[in-house]
Amino acid sequence: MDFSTWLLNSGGRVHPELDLFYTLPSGDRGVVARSDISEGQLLLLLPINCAIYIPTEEEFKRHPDAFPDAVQYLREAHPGLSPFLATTLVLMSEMTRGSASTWASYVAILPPSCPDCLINWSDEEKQELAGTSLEQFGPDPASDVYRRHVAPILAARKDLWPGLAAAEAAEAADRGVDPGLTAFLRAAGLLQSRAFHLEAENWVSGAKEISRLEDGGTQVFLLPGIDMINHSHNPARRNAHLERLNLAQAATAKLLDGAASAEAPSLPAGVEAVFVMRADKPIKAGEEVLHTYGNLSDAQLLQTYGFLDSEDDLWSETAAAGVSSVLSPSAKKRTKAGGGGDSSGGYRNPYNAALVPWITVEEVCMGLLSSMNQAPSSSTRRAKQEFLATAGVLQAAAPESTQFVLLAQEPLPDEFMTAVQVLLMTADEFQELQREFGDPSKLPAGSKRVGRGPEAGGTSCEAAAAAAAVAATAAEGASTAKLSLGTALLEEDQDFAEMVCIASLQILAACMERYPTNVKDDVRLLRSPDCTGRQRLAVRVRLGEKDVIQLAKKAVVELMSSLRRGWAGEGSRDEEEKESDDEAAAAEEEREENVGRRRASKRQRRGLGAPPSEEPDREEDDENGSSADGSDLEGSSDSDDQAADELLMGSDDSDKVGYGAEEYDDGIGEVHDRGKPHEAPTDD
Ligand SMILES: C[S@@+](CC[C@H](N)C(=O)[O-])C[C@H]1O[C@@H](n2cnc3c(N)ncnc32)[C@H](O)[C@@H]1O
Repeated sequence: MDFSTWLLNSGGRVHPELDLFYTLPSGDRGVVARSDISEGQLLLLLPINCAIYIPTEEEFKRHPDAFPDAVQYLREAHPGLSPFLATTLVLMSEMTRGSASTWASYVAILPPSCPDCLINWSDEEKQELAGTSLEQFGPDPASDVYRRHVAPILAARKDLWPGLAAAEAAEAADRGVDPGLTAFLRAAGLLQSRAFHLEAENWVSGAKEISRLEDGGTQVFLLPGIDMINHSHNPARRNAHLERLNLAQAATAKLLDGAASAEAPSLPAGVEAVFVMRADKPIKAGEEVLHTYGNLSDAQLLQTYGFLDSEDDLWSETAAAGVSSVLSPSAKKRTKAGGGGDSSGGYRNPYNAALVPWITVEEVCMGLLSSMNQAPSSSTRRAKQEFLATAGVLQAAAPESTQFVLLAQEPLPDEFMTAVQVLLMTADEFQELQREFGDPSKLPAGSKRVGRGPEAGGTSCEAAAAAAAVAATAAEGASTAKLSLGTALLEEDQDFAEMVCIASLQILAACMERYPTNVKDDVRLLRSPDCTGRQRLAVRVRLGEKDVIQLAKKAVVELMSSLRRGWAGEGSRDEEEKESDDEAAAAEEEREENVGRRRASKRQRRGLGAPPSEEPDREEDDENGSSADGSDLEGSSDSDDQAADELLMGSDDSDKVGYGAEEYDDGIGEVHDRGKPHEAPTDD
């Protein structure tokens, strides 16, 4: 039975003017309209019984016979499996049942694999990803997962994966290939690149496993037909969205009208929900139906789906949509001149991210303190790490494995700046901070705690405490609270601010060094016609990460400049106040003296000696971008940075490139757990 007939017979519906398997000029398949389709029209309707997924416990209890045997077995015998792995095994089961499978018509239209998914990259190809967040350590994670988790399950119930035994007998012996592994890699790649609402299960790159079946973790759905629709990063090109509706909702939306006709048989008994893809806007004849897989970085797109957004699209379409952020100044010039679709780069994915390991942050800060003869004791180091973990800045389970996530849209995250500040605090200041905050994990989620402000004559830590907000973690109702020091401490203490900025730049420089190529090399490669295929994908990923690091460097320099402007402004404001109000002037003088005394004593505690002479030095610093101790606070003066600027940097109006997340529309979701410290890899 062909796919469309199977879908119809199972209660599904496809718009009659849609070609689900159109061959695009790229050679890939996509869904294309044969004639005009108006806004709001139903494109595809898929009853949930057509989906391949692991039901929740309640769903399973209500309809135990509605699911394949593999589902029942995995739920009962392997509740510790993650939803991703369990669903992969169910897909494998259907793939190995041949024509006996309910999904045989679906299996027949699946591609042989996800061609550029990392699973299919050779070790040599993966070398190109060295230094990136996709770098893989140790044994190949996919075959490792197979060996440890999958092979024993397949061996225990050969009847649930019937084709494998035959394949083993037929070909394995002489070729030395394990058909189970081959089938697993294919199923995992397909699930990864086609499933919906699949949150990060980075076993491919060795990161965390997020949930287990028994915990009722995130459900993973393979939605036949709906999974033929390709992704577009460009909101202007997207024209469809997906919803999951219960039957009452679907009936209210008149989506089930005619479902009992001869062409569209009624839904099978027991079906409680449908997945519905509708047109968001009018779709013209010949136009491709597109939606979004989520707001994903280049690394996430490559890891999960094996592709990156088309460079041509980013050049011509964003320009057409008036979005300039992804175009470099040079690209903009070319676009204005009618250049457009040159594929030499010049893009920025606004969701790109770069990882900064806690270990690097700590090492650099300790190095800086040591160079000032201020190296803290090992007990203070330990205490700071523990404190940051309790305060939600480092991950609780394995603080030392934390990776801070810098985003193109937020290159200096709070957690990172808070960690640097805590590490560079003197022991006294740290103790004061601890006292002020007590045990942050005990604070109720969502609360904000504000301490005494600097105007109350507090010390620098009190100033920090005044500004420190204890922000709830993203998840509503989460019980952990997060410490965020903000910039209050930096605003009050110039020397400390300079230390923090210098350390931050050194950390970012260390992160740049982990890539075997520099920005110039990458730019040169991208401009070369020989850089194609997987190498090009890898170069784009690493250049995208470096771009984020450059943005972070610029943000540090901007922070320092704005702090300096603040300090300079403070002085002139004080002058005016003095003129207009003698009493205020006296008070101000006293405050200045206090601040001066505190700064002097802090300088001594920091081992910095006498303060630098005021204005002349500062002006000089501003001009040449160097800090008082000679460190480079511009952070972007080298030629690599210039090359990156040329190719990568545009004005940062990237908020105009939003992807509008939709429910059931976010593909693999948060691979980087953005905005939060990266969880440690787990081993089972
Ligand atoms: C859910 S499937 C979409 C259907 C797929 N094109 C097919 O022929 O079966 C996702 C895969 O389609 C391809 N794809 C989707 N959107 C793409 C895009 N914007 N550019 C390039 N490839 C894309 C990638 O290979 C991705 O792994």
